[in-house]
Amino acid sequence: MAGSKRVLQAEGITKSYDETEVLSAIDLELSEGEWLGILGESGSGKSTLLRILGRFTDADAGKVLFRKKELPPVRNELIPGHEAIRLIHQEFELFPNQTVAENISYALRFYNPQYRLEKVTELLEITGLGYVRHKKAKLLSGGEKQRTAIARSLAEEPLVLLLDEPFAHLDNHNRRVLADAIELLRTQKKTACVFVTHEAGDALAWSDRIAVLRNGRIIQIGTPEEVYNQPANSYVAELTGDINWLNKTDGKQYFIRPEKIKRTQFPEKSKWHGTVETIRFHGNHWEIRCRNQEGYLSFYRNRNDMNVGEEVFLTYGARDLRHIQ
Ligand SMILES: Nc1ncnc2c1ncn2[C@@H]1O[C@H](COP(=O)(O)OP(=O)(O)OP(=O)(O)O)[C@@H](O)[C@H]1O
Repeated sequence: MAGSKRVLQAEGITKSYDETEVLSAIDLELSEGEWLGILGESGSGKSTLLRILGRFTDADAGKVLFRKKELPPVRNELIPGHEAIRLIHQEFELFPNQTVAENISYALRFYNPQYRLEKVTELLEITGLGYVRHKKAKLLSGGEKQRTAIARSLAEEPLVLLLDEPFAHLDNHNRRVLADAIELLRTQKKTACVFVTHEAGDALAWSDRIAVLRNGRIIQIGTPEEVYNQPANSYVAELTGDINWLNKTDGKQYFIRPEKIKRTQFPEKSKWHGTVETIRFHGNHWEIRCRNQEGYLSFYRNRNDMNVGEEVFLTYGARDLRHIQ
């Protein structure tokens, strides 16, 4: 976010476990109110990076700065973590024998009882947890635990929230409930956030910027549109969405997203033609996969008006055909 104040910064973060480097010279910046998504496959180092940013783990090299001030090593502190930075782990760390309401209320322990009660009621409403308010945390489902942990963080109103796979464990309904709570954090509370995910859709939908992590290295940072439309390499292109590779004679690697391909009735206007091989329903669109002697091409239709074996003529805008540098 150009012009806004930097709240968190990582410089040259490097970390090894058992002599295997899991993070290599990571540089990151987070501005006030910004949402930075770390997108990477399982084992790419996402959780380790989050723990280092939240000061639960020391890096082997590099530093973390909060509002331009370098944070001391974790091992020098009695209680790990920074009071303005909240990490929500995949394991959630709730008090197992306390109820949902008590877990949330704990975050407000320094406020007066009336305010605590009102705030807890509001947060239970926001996160859709009213029906389990008196249930002990140890008896909750994974998704309920997740939302309780998020409600507790909302109560704390941290400056920086670190979320580890916030949408994991959630069904569609609860994803939406959580999405509303997150929207509130983003728009009203202006909380800055680093969240990690292996789901490209979540990274694209919730990030102001995305950092793509692969084998402990950031291989691209950019807005969701940049990362999706101008991926740095074929790995990022395939990680962020469905893709067709096209052979051209100039030796460059070209790709096109399926949603950019249109069917045409006019063979003379087509740029590719072949026969329909499979038709798959995805709820909000059909995916049509076609084949010719050069290879495959997939495109989407919003109605099911094609048949397997049918000959199709396809076209696309010249600027939708991208090449990887
Ligand atoms: N405490 C540890 N001791 C030894 N190795 C570890 C430790 N924590 C993580 N690792 C290893 O470091 C690598 C990165 O792990 P990390 O949990 O950061 O990845 P991730 O991208 O968050 O994965 P996932 O999406 O599966 O949670 C993995 O190979 C993991 O096995």
